[in-house]
Amino acid sequence: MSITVSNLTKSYGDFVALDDVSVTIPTGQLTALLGPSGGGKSTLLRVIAGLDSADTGSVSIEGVDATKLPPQKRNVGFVFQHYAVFKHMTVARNVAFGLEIRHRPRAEVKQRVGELLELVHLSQFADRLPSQLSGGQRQRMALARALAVEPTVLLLDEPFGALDAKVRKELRDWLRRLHDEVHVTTVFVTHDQEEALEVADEIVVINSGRVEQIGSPDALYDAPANDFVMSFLGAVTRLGGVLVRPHDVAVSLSPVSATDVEGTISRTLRVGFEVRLTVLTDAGEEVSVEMTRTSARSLGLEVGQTVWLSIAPGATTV
Ligand SMILES: Nc1ncnc2c1ncn2[C@@H]1O[C@H](COP(=O)(O)OP(=O)(O)OP(=O)(O)O)[C@@H](O)[C@H]1O
Repeated sequence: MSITVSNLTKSYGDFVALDDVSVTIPTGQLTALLGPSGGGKSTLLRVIAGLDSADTGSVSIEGVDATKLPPQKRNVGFVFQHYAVFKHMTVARNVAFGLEIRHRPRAEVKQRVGELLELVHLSQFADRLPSQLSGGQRQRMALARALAVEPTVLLLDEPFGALDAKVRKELRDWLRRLHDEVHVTTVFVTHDQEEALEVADEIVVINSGRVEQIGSPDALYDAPANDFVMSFLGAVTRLGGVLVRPHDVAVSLSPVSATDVEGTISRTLRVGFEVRLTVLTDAGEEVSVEMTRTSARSLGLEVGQTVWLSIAPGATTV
């Protein structure tokens, strides 16, 4: 096991940022730390990196107790959202930096930088200055720089956070492919559940300084441990007091079973291929329903209509 964090606690004054956190991060995998803002993700990453120390608990990296080691002795590479680049140095020199301060032979540095720039698809920009790159290209340069010294662990704190949606998506796909090529144990912080579900092998859900659940994207989505995890990983609504995903609510024009809940459509909204309904039940619940446009059309659903709702068989509920 690559990174083992045991019983970490960290407070800032009265505020508890990490509350007895224990996590094992497997070697060679891409792990997401996912959770709402202020939940403690960055604090955990900084403690793993050695940039911050915990009040109690321990961190071990590849079997070595790293709790008291300074960052430079942990063999970790990191990339943050607002990455500090050397503005006056070319892309190639930025990537070479870590190798040069370690006094590696010049020929080796040249070869390694060439390989890394190829890996991040920036070979043709080797001689540019960072200011002449796009935001996405700059983050790829940052990743190449972090990978240059062959870290055991790569730590990324919202590496794509400041970029626009389209570039984020491209970099996400790219990070996944890069990881499939180099297999370095990678931990990245995100508050974007789609990013975590799409990219990660394993997700650690963190909220209010505690680990809510650890598992694969499928496990978390299909078997959330609690309300928080279920709501954080996608849209939810309540039907008969049960938490369910809006696309798992079935709509009929007449009651199918005795447990069906009667209600009136109070709102319909079309978003692309999808139709979102709000149904006000006789019990006073406002239920959100999502269905394809085709299904909505075949039922002829309109505002004011009476419908019967049920939870689709096999649906995830909490
Ligand atoms: N140096 C500090 N002094 C006081 N409080 C801090 C300090 N650093 C972090 N905190 C607090 O600890 C909590 C956890 O912060 P952290 O940055 O780990 O959260 P996060 O989950 O990464 O959130 P975000 O996604 O917004 O970065 C926050 O409430 C924050 O205000």
